[in-house]
Amino acid sequence: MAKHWADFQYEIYLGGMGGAVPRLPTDLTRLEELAEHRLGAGPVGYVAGGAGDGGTARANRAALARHRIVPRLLRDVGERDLSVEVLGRSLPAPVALAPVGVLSIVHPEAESAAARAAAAQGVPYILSSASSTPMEQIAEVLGDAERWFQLYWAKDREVTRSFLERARNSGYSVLVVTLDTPLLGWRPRDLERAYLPFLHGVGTANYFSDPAFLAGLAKPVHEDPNAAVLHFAGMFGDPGKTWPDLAFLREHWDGPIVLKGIQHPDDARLAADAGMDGVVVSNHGGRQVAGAVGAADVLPGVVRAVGDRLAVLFDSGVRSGDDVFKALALGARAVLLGRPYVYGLALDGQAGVEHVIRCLLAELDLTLALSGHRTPASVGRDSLYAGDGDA
Ligand SMILES: Cc1cc2nc3c(=O)[nH]c(=O)nc-3n(C[C@H](O)[C@H](O)[C@H](O)COP(=O)(O)O)c2cc1C
Ligand SMILES: CC(C)CC(=O)C(=O)O
Repeated sequence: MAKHWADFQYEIYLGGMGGAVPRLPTDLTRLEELAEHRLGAGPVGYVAGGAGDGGTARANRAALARHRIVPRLLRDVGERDLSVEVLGRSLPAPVALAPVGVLSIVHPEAESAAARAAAAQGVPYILSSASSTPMEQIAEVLGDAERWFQLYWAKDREVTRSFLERARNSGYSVLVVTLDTPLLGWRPRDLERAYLPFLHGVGTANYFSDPAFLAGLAKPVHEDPNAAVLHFAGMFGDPGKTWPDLAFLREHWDGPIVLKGIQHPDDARLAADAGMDGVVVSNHGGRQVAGAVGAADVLPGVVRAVGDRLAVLFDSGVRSGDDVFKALALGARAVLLGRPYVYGLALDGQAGVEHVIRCLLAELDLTLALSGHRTPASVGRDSLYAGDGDA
């Protein structure tokens, strides 16, 4: 019998009868406000902020909110199974933790605490290239759990080659290549405070421990840290890359490769033609292009274009179990959870991240059951209101 994530609600109620109330909210949209009181203005602005006036991040929420679920009844939902097959692996639920760099700005245990939480709950953890902790250390923390690595595709080919080799040697199996950040987006909240984590030495751990990166510096990092940070800022992304360059990654990575940041069906087709295994439909949580379309609005087009060739994952704006349900209904195989787990980490370390994962999956389990579904696979476009008065 598969685990019923919904049972978490009775743990909370029974804990309440014993006098223990949940330490964090169970409505994950409330976490940001709490984190705001806990974190300094710089870190909270960096995490919560978006490109331009924040309109793309709002469009992400609106694109999901516009869809409404149409529940079905009397369909025997007593035994449910949230597990899904993604990229040749079986996941206990259609959710993974999105790659988020620089986590030491919100909690001293940073990626280690987030990785421990993901491993404890069995959901994949995607380690960012821009983590505060080197990838080898997080690989040890993850142990037998799924190890996925997110690559910022550096300008310097040797650094990319070295990152891939280190990731492979430390047991990462899935490579997630983020394509929407060859340059940092225009982020007024950070610009107004002149706040950028890298300038505080955060997010460079993988680079400052990399022989190929260090070979490009005129002086060792400790002798001229500012020059090292500037070198990092100038090379972590590469706006000069084009589709044929993907052949280099395919050649140097044996396992599945997933391209993150895809928003156009033609780009999804190019990904499939280049021998990729999956895409993440994402606009980086509205942090890159101001004025962009809500990510959920472009999901169905990408699924139509490549759903039969690639695993289509989704992120940007997911805050609840019903948001996950809607992404599944629009054709995603699984979703990545972003900011909510960062706020959970900020507020209560590993326990906070576990709380966020368990709330999200309990709510998803209940949304499935109460809408008449036993598995993610049974959810489809007909689970959403079509807008014509007929469900
Ligand atoms: C503080 C922060 C740092 C991030 N760092 C990375 C990163 O290093 N690599 C990456 O691919 N995406 C990064 N992202 C984007 C997330 O992977 C994900 O696409 C985004 O958070 C989804 O939007 P949401 O948080 O609104 O749901 C970051 C997002 C945030 C909020
Ligand atoms: C630019 C990165 C290194 C971090 C990131 O992806 C982000 O802040 O959105």
